[in-house]
Amino acid sequence: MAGKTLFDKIWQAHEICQNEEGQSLLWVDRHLAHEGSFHAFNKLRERNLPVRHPEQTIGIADHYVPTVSRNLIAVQPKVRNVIEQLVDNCSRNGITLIGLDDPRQGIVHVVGPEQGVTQPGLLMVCGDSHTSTHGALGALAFGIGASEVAHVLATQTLWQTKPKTMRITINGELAPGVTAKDIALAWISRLGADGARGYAIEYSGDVIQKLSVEARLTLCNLSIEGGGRCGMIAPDAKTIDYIKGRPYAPQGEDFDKAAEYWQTLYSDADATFDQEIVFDGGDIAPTVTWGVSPEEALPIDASVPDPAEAETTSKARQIADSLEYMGLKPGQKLTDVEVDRVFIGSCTNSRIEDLRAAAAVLDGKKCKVPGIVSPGSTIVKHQAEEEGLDRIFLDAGLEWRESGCSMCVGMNGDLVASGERCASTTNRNFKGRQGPGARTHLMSPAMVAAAALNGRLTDIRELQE
Ligand SMILES: CC(C)[C@H](C(=O)O)[C@@H](O)C(=O)O
Ligand code: SF4
Repeated sequence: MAGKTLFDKIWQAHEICQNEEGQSLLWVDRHLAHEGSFHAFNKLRERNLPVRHPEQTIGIADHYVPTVSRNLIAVQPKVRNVIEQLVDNCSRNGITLIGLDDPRQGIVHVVGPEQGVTQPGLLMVCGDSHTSTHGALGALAFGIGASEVAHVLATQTLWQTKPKTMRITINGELAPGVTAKDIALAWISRLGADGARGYAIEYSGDVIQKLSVEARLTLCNLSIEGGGRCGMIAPDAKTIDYIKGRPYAPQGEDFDKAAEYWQTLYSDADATFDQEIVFDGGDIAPTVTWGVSPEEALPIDASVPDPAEAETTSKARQIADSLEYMGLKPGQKLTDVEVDRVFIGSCTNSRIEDLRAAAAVLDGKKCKVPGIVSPGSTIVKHQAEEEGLDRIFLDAGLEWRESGCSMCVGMNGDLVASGERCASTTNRNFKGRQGPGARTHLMSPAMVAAAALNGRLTDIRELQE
């Protein structure tokens, strides 16, 4: 019998049956719900259906929460209403809520791993595309749409077509200044934003093994930006250590038993993937986006592309369109691009290691441009404060905010002004993502900090020499 991939092992363990079209009915271990879940709860209410397993859902307020203070009185009624609907839907249905004032509050994809909700071998869903993040701990985790969320709430199961599998192997070693964010932007720019469309991705190789758990979360978070259905990394000793002792983790003997099972979750040596991609980690440079899709990314020492040099006319048109929106000139050096502000936050890069990396660059220095730092969770915020990182950010001239999605998507009103350019640790640089007319450049936390200091996109390696 042929070997199984990590993905196959978890899929098979959750498959209840198949229908005639070949779709599988899957058991959902854990469901995370943010404010956007109101559509699904409304659907249930319309049909008078109860939540089948309320203990397997956790509500977390993140997308709309204010970050200046926790005072809901001060926020727009529309925003307040969406948060209150989450509170109401959770309390009516007996669902645990990690609300605005909860000490565990934070971005759903930061809180899951932090609380030990995310574990190897689990099937996890959330009505949010970046649910791929949780695969970093060896879970099968993917985003679902509103009607699927309603199906999960009503049945704790989900119909899915089995995706094809892709392994992205990164061998060798990363050069100084290169992070998980750069790995992600590099593979997405090489394969394209559609490059992994519909595939379940597994990341492997020496570079991945050496990444910290937090860096793995960053990498898996961005899987969706390359089209991946999910991104996974086989659990190892680092994963098991990370989970041990967290509130939702199994305790005592149960933990040992779980850890024994977790160690069986890897792709067998003779397992085959529908696609294999191999990169050398040493070929990856600190990377920034110049356009309006995460695939429009280049090494920081490169220049803005010239539509005249594009391979096809449609590509030329696409580049010209991106440059126009971004207010950039063909051939302009990326390091000459001036920024108006910075944002450090989002489920991609707002964990403690991210904040430490940014603070290390800013320590004792002053930023040329303003910006916001929004920690990924309230726990990360407190830890950062204990380490004095908040002082470093404040002394450098940045704002130290509460935790939430904040300027990643601006649903709470944290917006980049039209025409302004923002160096951002987030995951999407789509037109208008951080506000109508806003221009976003994606990069790692250290690179954002460097851009803040110089008021322009900056090669982090210059500062590290
Ligand atoms: C609002 C939410 C559904 C959305 C998502 O699905 O990812 C958001 O988190 C995003 O990052 O664009
Ligand atoms: S931080 Fe950004 S990407 Fe992450 S869940 Fe919130 S809006 Fe989506």
